[in-house]
Amino acid sequence: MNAKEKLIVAMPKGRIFEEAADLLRRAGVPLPPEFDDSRKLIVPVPKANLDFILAKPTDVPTYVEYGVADIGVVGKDVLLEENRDVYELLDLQISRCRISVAGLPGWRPSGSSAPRVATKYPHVASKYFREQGQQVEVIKLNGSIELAPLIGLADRIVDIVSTGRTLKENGLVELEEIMPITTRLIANRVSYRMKSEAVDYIYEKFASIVEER
Ligand SMILES: Nc1ncnc2c1ncn2[C@@H]1O[C@H](COP(=O)(O)OP(=O)(O)OP(=O)(O)O)[C@@H](O)[C@H]1O
Ligand SMILES: O=P(O)(O)OC[C@H]1O[C@H](OP(=O)(O)OP(=O)(O)O)[C@H](O)[C@@H]1O
Repeated sequence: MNAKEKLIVAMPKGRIFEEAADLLRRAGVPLPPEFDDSRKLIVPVPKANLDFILAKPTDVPTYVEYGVADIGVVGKDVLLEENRDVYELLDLQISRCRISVAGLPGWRPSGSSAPRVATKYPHVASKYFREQGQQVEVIKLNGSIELAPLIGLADRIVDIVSTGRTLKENGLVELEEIMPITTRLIANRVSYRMKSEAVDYIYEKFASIVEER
């Protein structure tokens, strides 16, 4: 894979990384073998005219909006929550999961006060319950969301469900799916116009691999 202009690509560390690196390799990007285990945060791949920056997943849309990365790879959950001004180019169809409402089985609203909802996704949760016409109090947590109903912090949670194992092992049940989630390719609005040849090139490479799957 090569293109005239150099592109900076923001890649999320963590869960999405391995599947995204696999897609890139199959798209012909000669990623160095140490790419997967390295602690380096900037990895140039001169043969492909690409520089990779390895970021916290929730920061990827920020780097792309500000143009320090031309394109990025990020979960739809993060895009919805962060609401950054970026172009969503392609559904890469990897790291499939869903955002759902969950809680203890048999829980019923008391009627007196707004139910409390714990989540890493306060914007997604607020929008969902607003659209449902339900008044709730949203409490932002940063992890181990399933703890909240077990220790009485919240009545329900809004969180990612993949295999369902975390819910099951904590005696919780999935109540409603809010939306399915996959990983997306995003682009900075200016790069999309000013580096259109390079962005198109990468888009086409990714699209052909995604279609093959
Ligand atoms: N079981 C899952 N749990 C969480 N995220 C998942 C799951 N399956 C796929 N994903 C995708 O992976 C992304 C999260 O990756 P990861 O868990 O590495 O990030 P993170 O939650 O920000 O990590 P951390 O906060 O531990 O640094 C999500 O944005 C989502 O799109
Ligand atoms: O349905 P499952 O396959 O069990 O996956 C879902 C779990 O994975 C994620 O947590 P993560 O491991 O990222 O830990 P966290 O609690 O720190 O967010 C997510 O927040 C759920 O807790």
